[in-house]
Amino acid sequence: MQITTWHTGLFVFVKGKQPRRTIAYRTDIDGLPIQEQTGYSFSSTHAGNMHACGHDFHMTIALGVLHTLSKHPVDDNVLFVFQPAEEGPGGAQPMLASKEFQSFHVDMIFALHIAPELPVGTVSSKEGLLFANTSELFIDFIGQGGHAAYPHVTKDMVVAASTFVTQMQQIISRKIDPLDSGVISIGKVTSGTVQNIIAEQARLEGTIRTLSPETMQLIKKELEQMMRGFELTYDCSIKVDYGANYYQVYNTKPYVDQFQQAVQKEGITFQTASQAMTGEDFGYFLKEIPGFMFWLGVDSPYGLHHSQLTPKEDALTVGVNAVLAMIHHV
Ligand SMILES: CC(=O)N[C@@H](CCC[C@H](N)C(=O)O)C(=O)O
Repeated sequence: MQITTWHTGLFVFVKGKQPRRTIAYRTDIDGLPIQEQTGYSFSSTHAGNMHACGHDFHMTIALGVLHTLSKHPVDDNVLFVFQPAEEGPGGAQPMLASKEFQSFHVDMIFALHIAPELPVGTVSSKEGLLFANTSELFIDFIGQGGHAAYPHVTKDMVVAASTFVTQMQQIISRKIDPLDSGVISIGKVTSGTVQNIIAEQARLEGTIRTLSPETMQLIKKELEQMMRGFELTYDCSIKVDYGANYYQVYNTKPYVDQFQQAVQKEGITFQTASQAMTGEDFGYFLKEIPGFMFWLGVDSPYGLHHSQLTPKEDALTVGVNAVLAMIHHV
């Protein structure tokens, strides 16, 4: 076994007995700025930070598979990719481009993500698009503050930004083909100082999701056009920053079919997935290397990015078995 560190990530290479190729299995390892409220005795010891998106689960499964393969290697080489920064700003792209990763000459790659809504014992995937294209979205409005009693001599950025939040949804309803789809969500709004001062600045923080890179470009173009209109209407300056962008997760067909056969032989239920507006920078690996991603049922009453996400631990064994089944079958 060969271990190579890469920034805060790791590559672990298990040499095959008679290698014809190298199969890679990727797990993300980072967490989210959420205060854990699961009540578990093994809750996060880092105040204000927890996994909340299953990356602890993903890692544990990778370690379980690694434990088995270190004792019983298969014919092919298996590379374990422990990848940082999936939640942002994105570790996949720089890790993929690294000389360390390139030196392994990976032929096929796969990964999983927990699915709180699926029962334990079920996995789910589909050929083609599984996860969306994403772009973070940060919009700054700069106007002119002043006394709340004299709005006419100010440039009120609370009014400009809040109108923008509602109006931007018309890009989805009026500019996107109804048979296509997109999401613009604002998760954070910051503005103002006290109740009787007109806010000079406002900041919107959100994300854009689309089913194609082309629709992503269209939404960004329309947003920028709307910003120029708002600059004229509200006599202000508006700046946009798209932060981290993730390429869609697009699964290669033969591998999804092979995975279905492999897991069904193990008594695991396979469900055909629908495409989802979640994002995953694993899409960058799949852009360069054939492979796929799948959902693993963990039956949690609380969803991804929730402080009480509680995946059922029985799903760990299912995850390890599903990954091993694929490695043996492919
Ligand atoms: C599986 C999952 O929840 N992934 C995240 C990826 C974040 C992408 C980026 N930071 C953004 O918000 O656009 C997701 O939110 O889907």
